[in-house]
Amino acid sequence: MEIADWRAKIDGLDEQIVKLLCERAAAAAAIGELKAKTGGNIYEPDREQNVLAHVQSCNTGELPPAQLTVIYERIMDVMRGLQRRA
Ligand SMILES: O=C(O)C(=O)C[C@]1(C(=O)O)C=C[C@@H](O)C=C1
Repeated sequence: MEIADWRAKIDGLDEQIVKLLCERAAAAAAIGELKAKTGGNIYEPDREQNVLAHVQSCNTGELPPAQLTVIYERIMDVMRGLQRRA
């Protein structure tokens, strides 16, 4: 494949990634609303460690583990921000 073909593939993958990130954000927002009602903490470090372990178990090997952790730490940071704004 040429660069243009790989870029078209990346565009298609990005469409799926953004759709899934939006679904994840909606789930995190729903959790945030429940926490607001029950007085739960937005930041749950134990759960975040479980999420990080789970995504490592899904890694098929193309992403270095440390980089996958960086990506997910950032995602969860954004999710916490959404929960604080709700
Ligand atoms: O599971 C939760 O309690 C959430 O609020 C979701 C989530 C996440 O994005 O996965 C976000 C913030 C918490 O610190 C832990 C996990």
